[in-house]
Amino acid sequence: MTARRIFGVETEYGITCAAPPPAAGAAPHPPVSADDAARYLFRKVVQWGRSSNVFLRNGARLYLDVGSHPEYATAECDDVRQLVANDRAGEAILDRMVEEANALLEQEGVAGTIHLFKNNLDSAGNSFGCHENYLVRRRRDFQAMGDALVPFFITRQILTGAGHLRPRAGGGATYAFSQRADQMWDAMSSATTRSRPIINTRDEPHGDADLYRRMHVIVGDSSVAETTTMLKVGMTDLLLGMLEDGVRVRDLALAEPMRAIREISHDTTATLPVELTSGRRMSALAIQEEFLARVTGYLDAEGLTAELTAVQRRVLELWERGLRALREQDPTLVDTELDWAIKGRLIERYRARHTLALDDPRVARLSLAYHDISPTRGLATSLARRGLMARLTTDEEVAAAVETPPATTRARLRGEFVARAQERRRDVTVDWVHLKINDAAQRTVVLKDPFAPVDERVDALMAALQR
Ligand SMILES: Nc1ncnc2c1ncn2[C@@H]1O[C@H](COP(=O)(O)OP(=O)(O)OP(=O)(O)O)[C@@H](O)[C@H]1O
Ligand SMILES: [Mg+2]
Repeated sequence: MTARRIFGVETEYGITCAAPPPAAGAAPHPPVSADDAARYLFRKVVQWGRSSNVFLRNGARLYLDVGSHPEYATAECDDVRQLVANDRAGEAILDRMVEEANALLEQEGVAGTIHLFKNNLDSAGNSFGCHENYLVRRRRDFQAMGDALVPFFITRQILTGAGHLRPRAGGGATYAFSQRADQMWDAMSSATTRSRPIINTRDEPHGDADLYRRMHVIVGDSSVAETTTMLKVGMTDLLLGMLEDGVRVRDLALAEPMRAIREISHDTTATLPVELTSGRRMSALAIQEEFLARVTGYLDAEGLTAELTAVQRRVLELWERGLRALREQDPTLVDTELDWAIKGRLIERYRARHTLALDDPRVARLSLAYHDISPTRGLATSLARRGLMARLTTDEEVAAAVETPPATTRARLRGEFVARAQERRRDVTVDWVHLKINDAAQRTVVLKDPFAPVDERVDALMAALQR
């Protein structure tokens, strides 16, 4: 069997508060800033959690960082489908908060509707992220894995980019693969937000540091379609499995990664060549075809193909079909599964119906509505209902992930601890590795193994909460 792995996805959301048009002859409504909107959004959380940085009973972390972008970090998952359900649970939780905040605005007589967007750029051009976390085993040389990972992450956007309406210098607009590509600076770095590394090597494993590393990937676009999240995480997981097994991919390193990431995003044919350190020139499409061939070749050679899970098979099939769609220039092959193609189709249909240029503000509004998480104001729910956006999970799975933590990882212990503390109204402090009761005894349990869903020490801690 391919090795078990821990995954988590952190998503920062864009927030706006749109004012309705003023009544005839009346002055415009005073604007509500993104900061104020975020404060409305978190008012209830701060009331019960006494902080805008909390862990929830489903094991996830919800917080408001500087820059007023609400962030939801899923609990540790050990399966891609479970991860997608937990990521969608984050949207559901935030959507409920949006509805409550909008009700508050109305009660207080403030004109405006809060919207949250699962995208990566706000109207001022500020970028915010969607970070993927992968547990990797420490026994291998991590920097050597970077030779493979950097070209992989830079070219992956031709499949998993969210689609970006990009203003062109001098007027007009073009469609690009990724919202995030233009914002990335260094290929691999331990610096944080000032320069935007593709893989953040800050060594913070949230687990036993002798055994594990947490690979923190900050280059991806946020994904709306569940199948795009599935592919993004699933293909990375399969590649990591091969690299952890010691297989090296040295011959695909890019000569100028940061230039390549932009050029690849802007070329929606995916066929323009970029330069490799070997002097060879290859297109993003050819590089991805090579990665897919190496991964499937490895799985076959190791006899692992027959043991792949249903989702892993679906990942490999979509990876292949996504590349074929580009090779044949036929986006209809993936236009219910990959964000750039789903959104591209939506935009093209709308433009044709109303004869609009790509830089028309109505097209920009449609494009933004694709990312609005509201099931009523956003487009994803109705696209899915009409069969225009595929699903991986069911509504029941997502609803369950709102209430309960993943049952197979450390998250279960955290979620149950948080739930019990809330029921008993006890003061506790929690993070990814610690569970602590804030009383005279200050009992704390350190959870170093993210794979372990049961722990006797936590049973004792839970019993202490009952008293
Ligand atoms: N050992 C682990 N391996 C992989 N992922 C993990 C591990 N432990 C926790 N995670 C996941 O990592 C993510 C951490 O989210 P969090 O937002 O706290 O990230 P951070 O990088 O530590 O902090 P910040 O966003 O404040 O910089 C979560 O999605 C969580 O499920
Ligand atoms: Mg985070």
